[in-house]
Amino acid sequence: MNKENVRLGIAPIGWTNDDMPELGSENTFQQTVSEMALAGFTGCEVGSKYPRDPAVLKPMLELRGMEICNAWFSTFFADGEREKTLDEFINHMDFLHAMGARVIGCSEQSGSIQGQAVPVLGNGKPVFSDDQWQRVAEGYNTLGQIAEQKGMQVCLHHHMGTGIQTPQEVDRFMNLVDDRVYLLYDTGHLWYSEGNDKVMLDVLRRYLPRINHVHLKDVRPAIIDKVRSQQLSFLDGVRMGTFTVPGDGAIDFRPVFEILEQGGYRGWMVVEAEQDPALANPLEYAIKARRYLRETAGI
Ligand SMILES: O=C1C[C@@H](O)[C@H](O)[C@@H](O)C1=O
Ligand SMILES: [Co+2]
Repeated sequence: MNKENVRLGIAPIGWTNDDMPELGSENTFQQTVSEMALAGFTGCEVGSKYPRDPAVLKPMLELRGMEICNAWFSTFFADGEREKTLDEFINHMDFLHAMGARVIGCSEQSGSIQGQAVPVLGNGKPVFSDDQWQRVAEGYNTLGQIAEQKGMQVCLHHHMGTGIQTPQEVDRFMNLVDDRVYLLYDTGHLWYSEGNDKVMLDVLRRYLPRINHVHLKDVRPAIIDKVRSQQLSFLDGVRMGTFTVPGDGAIDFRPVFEILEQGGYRGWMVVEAEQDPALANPLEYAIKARRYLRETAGI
């Protein structure tokens, strides 16, 4: 891939998992960002241990040659929490803007089971009604407009256990929203949902011009099989090792990089591989991911 077009980041969730803060509770903010830089990354997303004051956070990142490229934001439009979501979004956007980020990755969390003790591969995930889809689309179109006024872009993170998980749900969402709303493409979540590289690549091809942020997550299918057969939750699976860094699991990332390159993708690619840091040392796995990107994507 062309190094001029792509920046490489990594998510702090490999050091401390904010969905299960006991995983990696021993890893401090400074250790986390130092190790990210040591592994060769120049950007990261935001974790709960990060100072939230840009005047404090910025210099600490600059010392390490790092910057913020995005931070997760939960929306609740289908549930009807429009005003609260918009208010919180503006604070979040202002923080990211002050940090120099230009992308705001959002996830529609109405009814989400991603943090609940519910089988993630069962029937418990939300399925939106027509009215809920309309509320989600209207909400995201509004977020897109607000972000645009600030010179920023909103994207939707499709996610296991949410109302926008499958390729069909991604299609429905993308067809309902206007072109100020983008897609955050996460390899691991699509593979997990569909169980193969093909569908994951089809979604990438279909929405390439509308993808403005990429999460690189690899998967361990043997663990996903256990999650299915033992009816485990999303977080049970994460603890057991559903995800790992690119190059360490089953996904062949070469076509992902080729499609992004041929489509002229410009933006961040963020290694995001939450697993138990006691089993997968975060620095070791960050270095492994960085090496794989150099060898496979030439970046
Ligand atoms: O982007 C993400 C943020 C996490 O909190 C989430 O659970 C993870 O799986 C993900 O893709
Ligand atoms: Co992700």
